[in-house]
Amino acid sequence: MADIITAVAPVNIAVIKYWGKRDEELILPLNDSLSATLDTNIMYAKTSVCARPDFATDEIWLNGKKESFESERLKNCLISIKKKAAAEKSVNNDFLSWKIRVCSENNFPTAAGLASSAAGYACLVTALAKLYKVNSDVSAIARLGSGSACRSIYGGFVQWCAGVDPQGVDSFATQIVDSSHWPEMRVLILVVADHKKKTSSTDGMKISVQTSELLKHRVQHIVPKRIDEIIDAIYDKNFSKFAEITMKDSNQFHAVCMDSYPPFSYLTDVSHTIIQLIHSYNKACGEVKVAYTFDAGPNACLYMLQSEVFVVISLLKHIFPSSNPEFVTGLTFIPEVPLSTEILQAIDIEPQATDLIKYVIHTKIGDGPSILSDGLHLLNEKGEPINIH
Ligand SMILES: Nc1ncnc2c1ncn2[C@@H]1O[C@H](COP(=O)(O)OP(=O)(O)OP(=O)(O)O)[C@@H](O)[C@H]1O
Ligand SMILES: C[C@@](O)(CCOP(=O)(O)OP(=O)(O)O)CC(=O)O
Repeated sequence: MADIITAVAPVNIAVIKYWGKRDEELILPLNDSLSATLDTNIMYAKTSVCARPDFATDEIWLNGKKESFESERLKNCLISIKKKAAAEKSVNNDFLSWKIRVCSENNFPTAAGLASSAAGYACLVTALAKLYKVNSDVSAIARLGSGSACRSIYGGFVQWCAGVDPQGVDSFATQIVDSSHWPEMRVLILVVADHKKKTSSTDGMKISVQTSELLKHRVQHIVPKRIDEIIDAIYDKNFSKFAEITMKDSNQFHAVCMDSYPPFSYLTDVSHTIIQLIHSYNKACGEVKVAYTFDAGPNACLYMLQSEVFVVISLLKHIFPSSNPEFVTGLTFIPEVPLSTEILQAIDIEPQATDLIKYVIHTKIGDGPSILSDGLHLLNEKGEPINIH
């Protein structure tokens, strides 16, 4: 019987975006980035791994479908963990030579700009590290799967330092504060579209590095200052400062996409209406109460404090009517908060067509990956995947 290891890992949403690599193969970024890790009780990747002497090849199943193991990124993660295990002499050479099976699933849409690659590779690397008894930091190995994955190795607010070393020895993630530091912080993910996007992050950032002058300016003159300022805002729990930097950085990242040649855009009309709505709401409140940020897709991620959640949900339901009885997930009780005529007049945005926002995920800041001890594996005792389509 093979030892099966199962890990769960979180999604992270950047407030200072990683966009552009200084080394494509080693996945080394041009600039530092900073993100919040989200609660795995709501959104997670789950991965089971096992190694056996009778497996003929390395195999992987993702979301119930067999995928090829011939991806360089996948192979690099496995090779790097095995190298660490060999260096640390944590397992014997026979075990290192056995082939492995990996079965993984995300409980949210894959490749739709919801950071599935970040959660997925953080999960894979965590499970492999446990399998091969590697105890040292594995964020730099998760980085080899997908850059943003290195930040999902820690909970709370996390910084990925770009580093300067050509081999990337100084390019890994560190925790700024843990998940308990700012307990009032909440996140609403507005799922606008959950289909696979046209330009992947990897391809999009390559075009930006080759052609965007704005990206050069951003990397040299904007991001270093923003990183310092947002870390201060997080330490001080200064929401309006945190929110302003977050929105400006999202806007600049999307401006870089438009400054690339040929240009590409991840935002849709619905995304732009959400941006307008948040600015109008903040203005009507006389204070910055909500921040938006968009990754490489049209879905919005809204940061706000707990006290704001129910009124923002009421506002979203009013402006974006929905026929979905489960429009908001992640909350058991949602009181109807009446929106005052003053607020609605000040916002001055007409209700939109029905179902432009498919659903909303309510979540909060959470911890890093964990190993499951409950035995709910995705591989059976023979190392065969459970639940394949
Ligand atoms: N659970 C997982 N295990 C292993 N690999 C995964 C997992 N989930 C996603 N991936 C890999 O990540 C790819 C999707 O990455 P992509 O960057 O296109 O989308 P995304 O991560 O959802 O969006 P973004 O990074 O722009 O927010 C998948 O095609 C797959 O190769
Ligand atoms: C917009 C982003 O989400 C880009 C994420 O890019 P990826 O980490 O998916 O790219 P690769 O390193 O090529 O795999 C911003 C961010 O998460 O910082």
